[in-house]
Formats: sequence, C-alpha cells, structure tokens
Amino acid sequence: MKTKIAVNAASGKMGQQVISQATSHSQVELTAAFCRSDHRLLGRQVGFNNIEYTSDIEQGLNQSDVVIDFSLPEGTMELVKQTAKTKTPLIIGTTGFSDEQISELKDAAKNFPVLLAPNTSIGVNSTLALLSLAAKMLGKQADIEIIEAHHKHKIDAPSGTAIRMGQAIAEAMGENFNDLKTTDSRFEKRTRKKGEIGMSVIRAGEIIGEHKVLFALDNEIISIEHKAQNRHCFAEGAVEAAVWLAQQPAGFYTMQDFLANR
Ligand SMILES: NC(=O)C1=CN([C@@H]2O[C@H](COP(=O)(O)OP(=O)(O)OC[C@H]3O[C@@H](n4cnc5c(N)ncnc54)[C@H](OP(=O)(O)O)[C@@H]3O)[C@@H](O)[C@H]2O)C=CC1
Ligand SMILES: O=C(O)C1=N[C@H](C(=O)O)C[C@H](O)C1
Repeated sequence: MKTKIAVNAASGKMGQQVISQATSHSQVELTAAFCRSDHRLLGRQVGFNNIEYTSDIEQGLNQSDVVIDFSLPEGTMELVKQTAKTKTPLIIGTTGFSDEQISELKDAAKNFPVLLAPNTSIGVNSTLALLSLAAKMLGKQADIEIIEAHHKHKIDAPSGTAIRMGQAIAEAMGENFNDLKTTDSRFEKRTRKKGEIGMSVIRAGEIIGEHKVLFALDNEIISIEHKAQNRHCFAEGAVEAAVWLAQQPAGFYTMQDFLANR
C-alpha cells in the first residue's frame, strides 16, 4: 500500500522539492500540501496532482500517514500542535531550533513518532560515521574546524548540519560539543585554544549546502567534505525516511535510526 504523505511549508524551496520527489515515487501518494492562509498558492492545484494547496492542516493530516516539514522553527512548533492532536508521524528537516524547542519536540514524541534531521541526505549521514572514526583516531591531537557554506537566504548559523557534525565528533571523543565549540573566536585577538572545535560560516549566492571538516595536525591535514549538488538529495532522504517513520511507534528518532533499521 502507498504511504500517504502531507507536505508542510509547501511553498518553500524544500517544500517544492519534496512535492516533486513524493509525486514521482511509486510507493508514495501526495495527500496534502500546506501553505499559510494568506499565501498566493492557496487553492491552486499542486502541479498536475489532484489536490490543492490548503491551510486546513487538521483535515490534511487526517488524510495522511505522515507529514514532512521544512519550514522555520515557528512553523514547525505550530505544526506540532496539530500533529499532537492527530498523532501523525512527523519528519522535521527544519533547522535553527533553540534547546527549549528541541525539548518540546522530544516531549511531543512521547505520543507520536517524530524524526528530527538537520540534514536528510544519505551522503551527509554517511559522512557523520566518517567523522566519528576520524575523531576517535585524531581528535585529541588535531585542531578541528567545521566550515560550512550556504546561500544568502539562509537565516540560521551555524547550519544544523554543522552542529550535528560537531556533536558527532565530540561524542566520539567522549566530550560534550557545547564545551568545545567556538563560533565567534576569529574576531578576538588570541591564538587557538587546545581542543576547541572551531565553526566557520559562509553565506553567499545560491550555494546549496557545503560542509568541510578539517583535522589539522602539525605536518598534515585530513579533510572530510560533503557538497550537495542540488536539493534533490535532501528531498529523497526525507521521503524515504517518511515511508519508514509511518510504520514506527511513538518516539524520538534521527536519520541514524532510519538508516540502521530500514
Ligand atoms: N534537513 C535538511 O536536509 C535540510 C534542511 N533545510 C532547512 O529547511 C528549512 C526550510 O528551508 P528552505 O525550503 O530552503 O526555506 P524557504 O525559505 O524556501 O521556505 C521556508 C518555508 O517555510 C514557510 N514558513 C516560514 N515560517 C512559517 C511559519 N511560521 N508558519 C508556517 N510556514 C512558515 C514559508 O512559507 P511562506 O512561503 O509563506 O513564507 C516557506 O514555505 C530551513 O530551516 C533549512 O535550514 C533545508 C534544506 C535541507
Ligand atoms: O538552509 C539550507 O539550505 C540547508 N540547511 C540545512 C542545515 O542547516 O544544515 C541542511 C542543508 O545543508 C541545506
């Protein structure tokens, strides 16, 4: 049977990409596409599909097995109020949440399945495993710098992926990322602190999403890099994860749970 998928923030760059992926997937049916109540798309047909953009989230969720959200933190937190009522499994690709918002999402996940993924591409999630290995082997001697580049429209910084990479590195070293990260030190007059994980951010043009991690030793540098060539990789991973999440019990999941158990 096909998995019925609803798309939140359907007007966005990722919303549109997920719609395109869902409608071309043989095991998926697009059942709802949500946009804000004042949006120019409201009531318009979604591509050549037999549905219209709607702001009636509750009705759309009732017709769907799972919902995919790439919006802004406020949009996600609004959506969660609705999924808490309908118990609809929720894939969250949105980034930029505060610690309090993440706690709220974890609380909500006690009653229905929630998968939070700052990056839904299979490539980035494989890169996390490479970073853990490098961190275990080199983390204590190397200077570690995470460099990310994105388009000029992006609001949050550092990216959700860069933070996730830092967490994976710190965890592999038996450390807490919050104790090691430095995001603004390059504007201070000081030398590098031993053990810090530096975060560098570029916002320019239409860069889709690039992440590079340097493990710099005194005489050599190891560099692990991922470059998204287009947004298809994010949409593809999100839709595959949604098909999986629709079958899971209530709980808080990551892409690692999906990839390890699919
Ligand atoms: N996990 C991953 O792999 C990826 C994550 N992302 C993340 O996904 C998010 C969206 O990215 P992108 O599609 O590029 O951004 P866009 O700016 O293109 O789209 C944002 C969408 O969110 C909607 N929105 C914003 N605020 C609200 C709100 N309060 N209530 C309801 N809807 C809202 C917008 O609606 P409107 O048109 O009405 O303004 C729009 O549809 C970002 O957080 C980004 O970091 C992006 C790519 C990959
Ligand atoms: O805003 C984006 O575009 C992206 N955001 C995600 C993030 O913050 O990590 C993932 C991807 O790199 C694109």
